[in-house]
Amino acid sequence: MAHYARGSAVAVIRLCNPPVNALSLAVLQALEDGLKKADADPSVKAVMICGENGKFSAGADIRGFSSPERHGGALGPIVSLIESSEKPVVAAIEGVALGGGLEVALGCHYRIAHMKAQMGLPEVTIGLLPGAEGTQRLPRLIGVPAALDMITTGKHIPATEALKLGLVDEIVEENTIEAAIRLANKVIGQPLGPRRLSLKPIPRLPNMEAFLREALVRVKQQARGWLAPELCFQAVRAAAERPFAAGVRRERELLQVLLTSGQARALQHAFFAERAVRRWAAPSGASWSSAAPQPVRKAAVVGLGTMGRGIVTSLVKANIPLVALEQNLEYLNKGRKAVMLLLEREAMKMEGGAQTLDFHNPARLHFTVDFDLLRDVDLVIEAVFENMALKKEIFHKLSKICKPGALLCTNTSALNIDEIASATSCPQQVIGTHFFSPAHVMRLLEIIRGRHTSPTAIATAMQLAKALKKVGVVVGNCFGFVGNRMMFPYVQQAVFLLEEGSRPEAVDQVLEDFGFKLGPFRMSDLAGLDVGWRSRKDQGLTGPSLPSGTPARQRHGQRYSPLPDLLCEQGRFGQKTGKGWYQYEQAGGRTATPDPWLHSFLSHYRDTHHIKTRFIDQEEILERCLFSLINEGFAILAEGIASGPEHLDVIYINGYGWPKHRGGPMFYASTVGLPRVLAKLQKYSEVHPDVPGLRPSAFLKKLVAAGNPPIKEWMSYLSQQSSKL
Ligand SMILES: CCCCCCCCCCCCC/C=C/C(=O)SCCNC(=O)CCNC(=O)[C@H](O)C(C)(C)COP(=O)(O)OP(=O)(O)OC[C@H]1O[C@@H](n2cnc3c(N)ncnc32)[C@H](O)[C@@H]1OP(=O)(O)O
Repeated sequence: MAHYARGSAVAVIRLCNPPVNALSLAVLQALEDGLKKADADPSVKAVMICGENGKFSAGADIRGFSSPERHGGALGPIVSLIESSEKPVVAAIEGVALGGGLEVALGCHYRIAHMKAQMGLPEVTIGLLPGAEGTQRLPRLIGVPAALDMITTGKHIPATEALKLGLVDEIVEENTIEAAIRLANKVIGQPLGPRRLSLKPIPRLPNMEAFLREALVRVKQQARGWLAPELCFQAVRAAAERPFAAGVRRERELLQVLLTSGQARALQHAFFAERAVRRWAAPSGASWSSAAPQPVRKAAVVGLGTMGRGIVTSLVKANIPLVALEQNLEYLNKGRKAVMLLLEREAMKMEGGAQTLDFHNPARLHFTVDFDLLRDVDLVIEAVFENMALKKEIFHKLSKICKPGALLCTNTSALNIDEIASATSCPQQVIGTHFFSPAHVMRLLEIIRGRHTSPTAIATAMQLAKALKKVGVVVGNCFGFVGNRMMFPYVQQAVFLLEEGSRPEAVDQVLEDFGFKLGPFRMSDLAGLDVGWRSRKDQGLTGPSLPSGTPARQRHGQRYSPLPDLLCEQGRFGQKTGKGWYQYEQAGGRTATPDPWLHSFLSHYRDTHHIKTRFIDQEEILERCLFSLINEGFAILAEGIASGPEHLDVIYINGYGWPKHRGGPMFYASTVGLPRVLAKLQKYSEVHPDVPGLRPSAFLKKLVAAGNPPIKEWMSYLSQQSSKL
């Protein structure tokens, strides 16, 4: 847990709790024991604290937060104990020193780090604050602006930056432990007062008050309902304005607020959910632990439209040599120009710039119209537009040209993977990779397994997600997969609410207040209304193939709203045409303004269809949109399209702007309480019997009947999952 050893005059305390030396109750106890032992031993003149296996510590054990024996509070006194030691204590930082780990290091009198080490106070990202006196010590060491930045964003900083900030005293390229012991020996006998951060005054700023005022505005703007950044700010402000002991008291008060807010639990759920989805499993028994990925030494992207360009950029950033293919020279040149622009922008953001990315080297990125150049690639990502016939034609060609074993990925947001695979002679190598736009920015990669996709193909796609620094989530094959399938009823409810009397800006406001980055109408204007229109035409829901005599507001006996189709018929495609659910300053404009034309269009529409308008309150807007999305989530789980609620949560947080501090839709449902979700769905379904999305799913009903079990147990209530995964 924490090994104590004494060599010469320096006692060594080694934190040991694999894999990241998290500070569990046992580790803290052992650390305290080690410190006391060193203090009591007259032959010990200095102490060095390090971590086992090249990692200092990733902080307090997050799993322990939900256990009955909460131990976070024990950390602050131990940090104080380190600082008050009469013998110099040196921290040897390798790997990571995060959260409570860095707070332990801040209690030490000296810090020495390996040049590849990373440091940070990421508590904010799990809904907390550095509650072991870190909000009070860090500003005293590196000043208020730098401390505020680290504490309110939770970012990890490399050792080189830590040295510049004065967070560490020295960085080394070789053996950190030996260097720390040398330093410990050197400082024996030197006065410790100036090294105790609690005694240091806060470095002054010419106008601290104005700085803090502006910083608070920035923090609030970025947080949008997420409580922790603002409370982190308040704790740092206390450091700037109060003596150390009073600041610590304030830090504790603020921590208590966070601990009881519910957001900490949600963010910790999100943290573990993101790690849980890496452990994918298929009903065949294949899983992450048994399937090995194939190496991807060279890849190809087919199609250089918006998605293809982002995917190319992502692959280049991951340092994967690449062939980028278009159907003709005109499209190729257009695509190449756009990709180069994206890459130049990305290079500017990176240390080392264009040299690091090396995208001017044709051996690393080769643009071509020649399919034959795909012969030696290990993986192809097809990213042409959503047209089944075109995709099948390309896959037929790929299966003939590519080498045996090459992984064939299709970037699609809804199309049937099995049908695409049927055009090849190697369906086991075909897999769906649903990137989100912009593909070089968005973290989510939905990985869709077809009926014949091999475990190796899944493992390789998951490995690719990791290489691209994305979160890969394996899902089954159905229309819209997980993300878009849950989105359909949500957007449908939003449009029905307009029919019944609401306005786009009212619906958006409610969902943005909930924490979404964009409400459904602003999002639809950004994505382009024509995308859904094309898909509805393909499905025969609108357009020339619609049988004459079809009722305007009904399809297949269910309620249907033609409103989005009518806007498209008017050329209102959203931002790209300057008009959609809102109006914009120009085509391509980004500032959405409520549009009087749309309001009178809606009135006219309601009159035409004799719809009685009523006032719809915020609660109904929120519940109908969110509960219908969640309801679809339960259906997806019951069908075995996803292997757990955490998969749905990860997809929504990383691909659809769901507010992370609410833990994802399924976690949110668990906090609302499943009986309430069910009762509300039943109520709305009775009023709207022709809307299947509001009819409660059988799985939701089953869980309520079983007594509303905790989210971790939900899947055990599915007796037999169908095997779509
Ligand atoms: C809900 C409220 C309850 C109230 C309880 C009261 C408590 C009071 C709290 C007081 C607060 C005191 C102040 C201190 C707070 C903290 O220190 S909070 C922790 C801060 N640290 C972090 O947030 C770091 C989180 N970890 C990471 O960012 C990464 O894991 C990593 C360290 C950078 C390593 O990344 P990578 O190499 O990609 O590996 P991973 O797969 O992410 O991790 C490997 C496994 O380790 C598990 N893990 C990581 N960190 C922790 C941790 N701090 N505690 C427990 N477990 C951790 C991770 O989950 C992985 O395991 P699996 O999930 O099994 O795969």
